[in-house]
Amino acid sequence: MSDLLTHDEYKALAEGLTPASTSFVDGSFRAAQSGATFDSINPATGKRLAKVAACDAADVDYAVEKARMAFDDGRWRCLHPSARKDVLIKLAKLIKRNRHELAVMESVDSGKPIRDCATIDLPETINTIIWHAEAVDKLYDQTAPAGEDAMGMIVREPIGVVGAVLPWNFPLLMMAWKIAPALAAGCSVIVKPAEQTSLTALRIAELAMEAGVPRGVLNVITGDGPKTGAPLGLHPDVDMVSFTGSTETGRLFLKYAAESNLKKIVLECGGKNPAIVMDDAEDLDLVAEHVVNGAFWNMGENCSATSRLIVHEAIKDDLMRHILAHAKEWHMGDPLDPKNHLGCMIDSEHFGKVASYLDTSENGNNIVTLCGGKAADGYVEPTIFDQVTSASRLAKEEIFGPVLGVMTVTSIDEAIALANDTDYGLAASVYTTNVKQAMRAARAIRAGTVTVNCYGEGDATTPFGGYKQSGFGGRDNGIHAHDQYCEVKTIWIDLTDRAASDAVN
Ligand SMILES: NC(=O)C1=CN([C@@H]2O[C@H](COP(=O)(O)OP(=O)(O)OC[C@H]3O[C@@H](n4cnc5c(N)ncnc54)[C@H](O)[C@@H]3O)[C@@H](O)[C@H]2O)C=CC1
Ligand code: BAL
Repeated sequence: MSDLLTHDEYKALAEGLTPASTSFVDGSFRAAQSGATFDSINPATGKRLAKVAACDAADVDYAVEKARMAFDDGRWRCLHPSARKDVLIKLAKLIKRNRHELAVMESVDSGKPIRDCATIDLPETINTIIWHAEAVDKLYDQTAPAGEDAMGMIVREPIGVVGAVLPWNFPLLMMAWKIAPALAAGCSVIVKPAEQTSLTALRIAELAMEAGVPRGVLNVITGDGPKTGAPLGLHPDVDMVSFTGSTETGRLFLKYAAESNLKKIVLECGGKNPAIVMDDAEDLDLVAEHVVNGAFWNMGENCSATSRLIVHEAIKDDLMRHILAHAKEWHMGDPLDPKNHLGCMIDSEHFGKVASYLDTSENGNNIVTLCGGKAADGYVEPTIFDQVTSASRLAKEEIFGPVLGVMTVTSIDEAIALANDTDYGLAASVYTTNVKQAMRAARAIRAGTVTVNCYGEGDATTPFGGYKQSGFGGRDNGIHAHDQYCEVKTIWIDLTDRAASDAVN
């Protein structure tokens, strides 16, 4: 049964929103110490949703102090894992109970279509929290191979105070990807949402308190990158930062760690993801549907968006006919109207960046626009360019908009070489009915996720992250994510029977 409400119901919910707008630290909402604020804008209407606290280094210091206190006194990390599980399951239930409000808040804050917020972002956020909660009381540590006279234990311990620096494209879901494993492991967390999308993070922190997460364990500090994100990255008492965003900013976090306390850094950065369709692929209509979804879902504001179609020349015309038919089904407009598949770009700066890729004079001489190609008032038409060459910026740069570039090949080796001809390595898909060819491609493509005859990122059970400049230091999701919020400790115990060995001597 669909969980969608009507357009009018969503509009009424949006009118009634009263979002929190200050940081949330140690269980309380707090204005920035400087009193500074910035506007949170609904990108679809240009209207201000809230004046949000612009936190700076003083606010970061306060949040870290409180998070450290909560970690050190053990109010969360020393609970039995099943007790942490119960609280996190309660949080998931509260999110579910408040899902319509959260979906609307997410949509108006980001321009994302409500149909995705309600049917993908919210359910996936809830699933992620439940999955990590359910996992945590089923994990065993290890003992090392040892003789009778010693025991070696290899135990996981929560890493400590974690900074979670979030992007604006999936504000709720990326928050869940970070906080669910970190909280399940027993860490204290300071979330720094993207400045464009602070509102749902603050609501989740409030619901977490209601669920029983002790104060100081989940904190949210709002503000921009340089004033709020940088002091968090540079703070000597933060043990780890888990970041999702641009490769450029990810690089800065490695620098912050080197300049401060060598905190652990996990980065999930950009992508330039290929879909390879070979001449033996079956059901080209279904393949076309996947390619269109992969390219245009979330307006292409997705690190794993399909942005390069690498197609065998023998089936290209047929596939493109199906692709163009599916592309027509993607309606663009008011994000709160559940009929619409595409909302608007996150802000005017990003709109300008994406629109610049539609300028065909910039993209090489032979480029052909197969559909779309126009941008106005914050909205970018779903666009497909043919005859893209590997030297073109369309083939090289992460666009983060609904723009797909098509390249033609005559063999799987050529396709694999093109797929790997990028600084990124996040996701890829391969469509072929030849198992050997599929497996060879899946192994040869240097990407964190390769899907065969399907597309997507997987779910809470499987690790997600990138090779090359798409990632660093770890993975979101799956039990790998839990492990990365833990230190591994070795404990040796001497079991020698001294009395017996003295007697022998
Ligand atoms: N991998 C992904 O999922 C994402 C990739 N991007 C890519 O990045 C491009 C630019 O988008 P932005 O919003 O500017 O991404 P960004 O990487 O600058 O922002 C992500 C987070 O980092 C923080 N941040 C920014 N500058 C910082 C600094 N100097 N120190 C510490 N923290 C800082 C931001 O406040 C935000 O919370 C997009 O066009 C897209 O290509 C953007 C968002 C998500
Ligand atoms: N697709 C989820 C990860 C991201 O785009 O940020």
